Amino acid sequence: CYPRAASLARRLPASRRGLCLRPAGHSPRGAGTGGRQVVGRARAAFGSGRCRPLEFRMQQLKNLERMVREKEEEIAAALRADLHKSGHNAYTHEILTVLGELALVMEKLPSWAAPQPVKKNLLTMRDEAYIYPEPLGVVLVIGAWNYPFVLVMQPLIGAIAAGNAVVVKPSEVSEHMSQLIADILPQYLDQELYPVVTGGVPETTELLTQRFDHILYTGNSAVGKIVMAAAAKHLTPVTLELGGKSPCYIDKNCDLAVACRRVTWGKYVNCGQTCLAPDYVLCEPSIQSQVVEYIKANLQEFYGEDVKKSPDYERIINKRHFRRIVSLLEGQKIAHGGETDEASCFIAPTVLTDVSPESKVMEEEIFGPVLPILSVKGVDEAIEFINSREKPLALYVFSNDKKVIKRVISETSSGGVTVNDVIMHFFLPTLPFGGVGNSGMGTYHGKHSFETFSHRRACLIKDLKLEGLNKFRYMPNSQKKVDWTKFFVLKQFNKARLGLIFLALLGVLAAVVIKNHQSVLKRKALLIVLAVQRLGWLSGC
Ligand SMILES: NC(=O)c1ccc[n+]([C@@H]2O[C@H](COP(=O)([O-])OP(=O)(O)OC[C@H]3O[C@@H](n4cnc5c(N)ncnc54)[C@H](O)[C@@H]3O)[C@@H](O)[C@H]2O)c1
Ligand SMILES: CC(C)=CCC/C(C)=C/CC/C(C)=C/C=O
Repeated sequence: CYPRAASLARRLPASRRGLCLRPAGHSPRGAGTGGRQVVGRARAAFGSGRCRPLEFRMQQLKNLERMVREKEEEIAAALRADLHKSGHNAYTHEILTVLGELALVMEKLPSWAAPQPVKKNLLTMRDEAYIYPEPLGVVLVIGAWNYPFVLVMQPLIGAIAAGNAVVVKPSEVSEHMSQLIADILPQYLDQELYPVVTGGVPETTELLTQRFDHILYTGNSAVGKIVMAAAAKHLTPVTLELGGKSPCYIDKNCDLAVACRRVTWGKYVNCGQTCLAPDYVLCEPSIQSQVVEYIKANLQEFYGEDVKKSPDYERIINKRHFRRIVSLLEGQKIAHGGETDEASCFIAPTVLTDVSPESKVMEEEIFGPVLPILSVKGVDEAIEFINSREKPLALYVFSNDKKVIKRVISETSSGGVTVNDVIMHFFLPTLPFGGVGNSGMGTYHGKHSFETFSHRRACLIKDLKLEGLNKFRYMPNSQKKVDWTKFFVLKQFNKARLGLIFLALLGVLAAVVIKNHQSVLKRKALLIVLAVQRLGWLSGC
């Protein structure tokens, strides 16, 4: 939409402009051109076992880090061409997020990937029991256009870390970034394990007919349903990172100046095209005009007198979205902004007041620089309003009153919450990032990504000794055996009992040493100890 992006696109050779369902780095005459071949090749590469060792995963992540650092300028150029993003914004909004995730994952991966011992019970106290995180297989990552680098790279990092092969499908809507990813990823990563597929709906549709072991999709809820239906045919689990209308309640008991500054940032960053942007504000009528005045002042401070000239203000991704957002302004009371320019996909930061809950702008996610303010009588009505709609991806509440905060959190539901700020929960990787209900399912970021792309395999390692202890579970059954089973199954560890067991085990050890491997005696000693314990348990000690 942005003229410079269009001219850049025109300058691309036809082969690079065209959409293609083949892995980047492979000739179309190579092993195949369809989704089946791409996935088949990735599956064969996964089957070779080479992406399982930790050293391999770490090396690929290091290569990815090198790619981000070496291709910083190209990444920024693609973001400028797709979204009119400034170099500074490209760095802080996208490149830094990816570098931060890479640094965290590379530091923590050895501990995440290690087998995790688990608590044992009486039945298994002699055994080894642990959870072994293993890769799922071939994963599909489908990205969205609004943060086109982060939304592909962040899931990719988690999927590589977990040891998977990954088919990467960037959004065709951010065409420059899509092509850049297809060009540079194969220069740094194993080409068979991590193919990039470019293309639009037909290519994604074909890709979705293939069997994957997990799909992480980012985008709108309507397509989320298509992805989930396609995945269901193969019983493929999905993570759906969707959107929705994230509400922002501003309580009158709060520092309005600070609250509005934070809301202004989160609403208009990336020209409102942020999944976590506060979609609308709920507040009491008595503070509405103050909210508007503060937002106006902040906009002037952030973007200057003429926002069109600000290097930090992005543009709407394309004419389709431009027209969609402009249509939401019809019949609304514009308290600020409202200027538009279709040729450059410019929509000024806009504030709407006294918005009706039934209006069009309140029907769908805005995903643009338009902020409706709706009146509520107080926190009760705000909660009621939020609960009358689909569960959002994020929820924001600004208040000095801890009771108000507690009520909003406990009486509503959303993917995530940030209190007295917006968006920032996205940047704490220890928090799982994802939606709930209509805003999605599953989570990622940091260790949560690793877990999403891993199977937590239950491992119990026994030996073939002390078979006599298993008598109670073999047929023929009897009341005595039932009692023993009851004892083994229902018995819970507590500190006192643990002490008793420890003493008993010491006794067994002593018996073993004394009788020097007389296995019959050893078994009897253990049975005596267990019987003593059982007596203790039955008597409640
Ligand atoms: N939860 C999150 O992390 C997150 C992040 C960014 C965006 N979003 C949400 O995404 C939405 C905006 O993204 P979008 O949907 O416009 O992105 P989009 O148009 O880029 O679509 C996303 C992907 O889906 C594919 N796709 C589109 N139609 C398809 C179809 N019919 N069948 C199969 N695949 C298809 C596209 O090729 C693309 O790769 C907003 O709702 C936003 O809130 C969510
Ligand atoms: C914290 C700083 C300096 C910048 C944040 C930029 C930002 C709003 C990123 C959004 C992340 C993201 C992928 C949102 C999804 O749509």
